[in-house]
Amino acid sequence: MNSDYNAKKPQTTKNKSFYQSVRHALVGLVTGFKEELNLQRDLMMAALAIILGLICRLHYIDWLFLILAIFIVLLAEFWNTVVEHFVDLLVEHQFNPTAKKIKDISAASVLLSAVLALVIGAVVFGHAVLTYL
Ligand SMILES: Nc1ncnc2c1ncn2[C@@H]1O[C@H](COP(=O)(O)OP(=O)(O)OP(=O)(O)O)[C@@H](O)[C@H]1O
Repeated sequence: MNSDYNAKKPQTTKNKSFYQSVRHALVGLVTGFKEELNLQRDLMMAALAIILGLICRLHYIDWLFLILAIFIVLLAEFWNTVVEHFVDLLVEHQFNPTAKKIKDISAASVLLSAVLALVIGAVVFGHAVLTYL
């Protein structure tokens, strides 16, 4: 899938079909998980939470909150990656105070999503443990 970035005739026009749009989105998904350590770490944490959820036999409402938290963290991380690449494209790794501000604020959105996931995890698994006792 990565070969898309080195294709002989690179596409710079709009996607012409739904299939093409989905294929490029999947290339982005694979590239993100392949190249971003933070996304790999998030995926591992998500897998851990899902395994723990299966062990605790969570209620379906708890599953909804857990899956929502996982997707919010992944979305924030994907967008943070987009922002980082976009800023690097613009300033070409030269120090720039506005670039710093943009990247730091973007990283703050990931931090906020992680705090939300921690709170949701604590409530969901805390409730499961209390019910078991
Ligand atoms: N061009 C730049 N100008 C000024 N500061 C920068 C620039 N590039 C990066 N920084 C600073 O370095 C930090 C880390 O940079 P960057 O976000 O590219 O790396 P990262 O390790 O991928 O970050 P993260 O851990 O959030 O994924 C930024 O939050 C910002 O404070």
